Amino acid sequence: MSSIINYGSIINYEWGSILSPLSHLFSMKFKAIVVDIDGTITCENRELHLGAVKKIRSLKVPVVLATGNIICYARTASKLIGLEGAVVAENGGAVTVRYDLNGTFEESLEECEKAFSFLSEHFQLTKLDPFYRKTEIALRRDFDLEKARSLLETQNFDVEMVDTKYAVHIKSTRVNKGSGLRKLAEMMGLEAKDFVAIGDSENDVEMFKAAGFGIAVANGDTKIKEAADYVTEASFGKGAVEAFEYLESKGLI
Ligand SMILES: O=C(O)COP(=O)(O)O
Ligand SMILES: [Mg+2]
Repeated sequence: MSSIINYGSIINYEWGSILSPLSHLFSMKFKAIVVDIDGTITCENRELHLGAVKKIRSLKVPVVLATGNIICYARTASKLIGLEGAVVAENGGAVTVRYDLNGTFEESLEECEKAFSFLSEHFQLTKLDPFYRKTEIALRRDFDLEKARSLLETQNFDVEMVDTKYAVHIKSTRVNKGSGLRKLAEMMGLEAKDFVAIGDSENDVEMFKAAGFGIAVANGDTKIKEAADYVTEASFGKGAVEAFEYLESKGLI
């Protein structure tokens, strides 16, 4: 009898030691979600994906938006989705935590303007929303990006160019969606690691690195898929719905 009990306890002990690292993973819960806008909760034609919106409204954890787009775009999207106004905009340059509070803006436009003037000597460039964009420069995607990147490397600007598939951004190397998420998380009394990040392109990579878990939608570019912990089978807004359902089914939120 006692040998059976002993045997059982050995098995339990062994299972316990085998399972403990895994059970730690399975019991891990994230406190919030940060989701990219364009290419992630939109349809292929860039309309807001209503299935993704409906799913976001049903979630039990706070959802914040992170975009390369301008702050008024992000806050309006947040309002219309039914969220609280916590957003990272301009690829981390602009952050707001609530509608009734002013945003914080990085002092990073000047360096971007210098790089823009330099690149304008070589390309015909068109700025997007320059009146509203306060911390970086977004350009229409109608010039040779690789050539522009190599030209920029010959100079000493602390800027880089990211392609979101909707615009090319000239942004400070200090600023990205990861730094923006850290700032926003602090304003919310959380840490960036408490967040799951969902996104579709290279401007989301730093946000994936800062967050606790990263999910790329199937239409994502190679860089974001490489940085992801999980890649959905579906694309665009349908992929975002799949990502939220995956998190729920695994007990991660
Ligand atoms: O404004 C863009 O370039 C795209 O923004 P996104 O980060 O929401 O995909
Ligand atoms: Mg995107």
